[in-house]
Amino acid sequence: MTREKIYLFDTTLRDGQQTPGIDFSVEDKIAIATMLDEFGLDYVEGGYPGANPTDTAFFNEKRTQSASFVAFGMTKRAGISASNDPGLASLLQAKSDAICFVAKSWDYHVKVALGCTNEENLESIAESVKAAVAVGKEALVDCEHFFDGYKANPTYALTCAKTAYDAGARWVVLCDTNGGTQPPEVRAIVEAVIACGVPGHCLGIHAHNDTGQAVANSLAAVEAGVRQIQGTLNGIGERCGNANLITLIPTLALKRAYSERFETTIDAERLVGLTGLSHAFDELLNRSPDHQAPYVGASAFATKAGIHASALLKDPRTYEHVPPESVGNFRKVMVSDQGGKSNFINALKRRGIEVGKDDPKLDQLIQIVKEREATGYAYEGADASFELLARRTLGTTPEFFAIDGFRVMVERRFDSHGRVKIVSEAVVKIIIDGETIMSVAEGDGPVNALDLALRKNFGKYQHEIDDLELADFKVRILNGGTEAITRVLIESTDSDGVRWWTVGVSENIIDASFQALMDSVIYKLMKNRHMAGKIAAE
Ligand SMILES: CC(=O)SCCNC(=O)CCNC(=O)[C@H](O)C(C)(C)COP(=O)(O)OP(=O)(O)OC[C@H]1O[C@@H](n2cnc3c(N)ncnc32)[C@H](O)[C@@H]1OP(=O)(O)O
Ligand SMILES: CC(=O)C(=O)O
Repeated sequence: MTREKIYLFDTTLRDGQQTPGIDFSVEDKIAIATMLDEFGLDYVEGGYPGANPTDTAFFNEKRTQSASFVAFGMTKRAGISASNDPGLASLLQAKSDAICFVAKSWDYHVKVALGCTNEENLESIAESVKAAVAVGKEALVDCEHFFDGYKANPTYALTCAKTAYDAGARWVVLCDTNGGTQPPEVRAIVEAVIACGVPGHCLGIHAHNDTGQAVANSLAAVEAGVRQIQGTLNGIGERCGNANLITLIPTLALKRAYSERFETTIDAERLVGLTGLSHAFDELLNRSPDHQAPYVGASAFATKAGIHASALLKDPRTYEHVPPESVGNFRKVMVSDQGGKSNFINALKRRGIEVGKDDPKLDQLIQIVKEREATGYAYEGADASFELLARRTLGTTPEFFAIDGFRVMVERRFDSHGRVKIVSEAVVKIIIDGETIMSVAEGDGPVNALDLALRKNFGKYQHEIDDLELADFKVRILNGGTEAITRVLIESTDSDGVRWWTVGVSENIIDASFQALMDSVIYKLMKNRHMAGKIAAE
């Protein structure tokens, strides 16, 4: 039986940006768009060009290779033509493949929020869609408040959807903007839209999670006929968030109720990257992953109940609804250290490191990773440190240099005008081929000074690290109080455009930063020698 495709539309960079406390920089957006694109989503909505300098800059270039890159914005304003609307002009000029227009579909909103007539709103929808199509872009229309609008005035809500479709929109997306609609209502209203002449293969669902039903509403809409789901990574989004793609994707792939009828771009092989994607995104947000997140949480396949553990060891299916490896997660059975071998073997294989399942060094590596993670390391978000640790444990990593020590000093001084100046100075001593090299540097802060000193004079390796740049630096305090442990994650890049993450953990933030900096330099030297950083083709 042929399966119908469900298109996956990510709005992390647009609706996710509306999450209280989340504010992406252009660099964050580029990193997230790349993650989504590589993972294999159909659409990546990048934001609202013209609304703010970050989004405008982000749309100066197309940011995806295979996913359709989508600009978001409102329909043209009433009372002016499409060609005279500056907001619409920004959307048409953005380097995107598609435009997703937000359109009013509740007559009450047309009256109160827009202050125009119902007919003017319909004209805005049609003219905006036609303008997008005329410049060769795919048009999508997010019908804002569609379900509430339908309940208040079904004829007008349906007319809005039909107007968008008739004007040439590839997708008409039904939005539960206030997030209060329940699954049976979604089902019935989607059926009504299809009956009015917008086919299911042109319909999408955009659900908010205000009653905890965003995933259920998205699935109800699919059952009723829609073929595009909009959602976000880890369910971020305005108020209580959006439909969580990290939950929806494995549900569509692994649950027979859906997998027998539908398919998405995320096949079994890509699905293994789900947990890594979810956790890498949390790292980027500098927040702890939700342990109880479905499929990807650290507790999603963990048990400490003796009865469960005993049955799991006989057959994991006794207490698991899907195999954890299928989503890149680990089984955690507290009485066994066997869990997760396959994940390690896969992760290592992807980096060109072959290791047998019975190799004692593999057990040793798993043990080290588990022990280190218990003390605060997080390797999901620090791919380069994981690879270095694996190579050190399983094989040989060249001893490029040794560290003799470092010292960092922060001083509050007054300049000649009596102004306060905070000066950070670092001294680093490294040993290369038996010779000690001492470097001193001043920086904007202690970590900057340490980084500058470390990379100031690397002897015979200096020319190899000249193009190494620190792209990002994140600090997390792992437990409160004076005994706090600090985790530092550093993102590095070089002139090849490759990016890698390293991690350091210590009671002292400077020491944690130093560990992460060291790993970054060693990884770069290994990468230069084609001894690290080679990801096998998927
Ligand atoms: C449901 C959703 O999530 S929709 C997405 C919401 N996201 C955002 O709003 C984030 C980005 N937005 C912004 O930065 C700003 O609102 C901007 C730049 C787009 C517009 O800023 P401003 O021009 O200053 O307008 P402001 O934000 O005060 O109000 C929105 C205006 O858009 C109009 N509008 C709202 N929706 C639509 C629509 N679908 N079609 C046409 N006009 C619309 C409103 O009537 C209002 O017009 P008014 O200024 O004449 O009263
Ligand atoms: C468009 C959108 O984000 C909403 O209606 O919720």
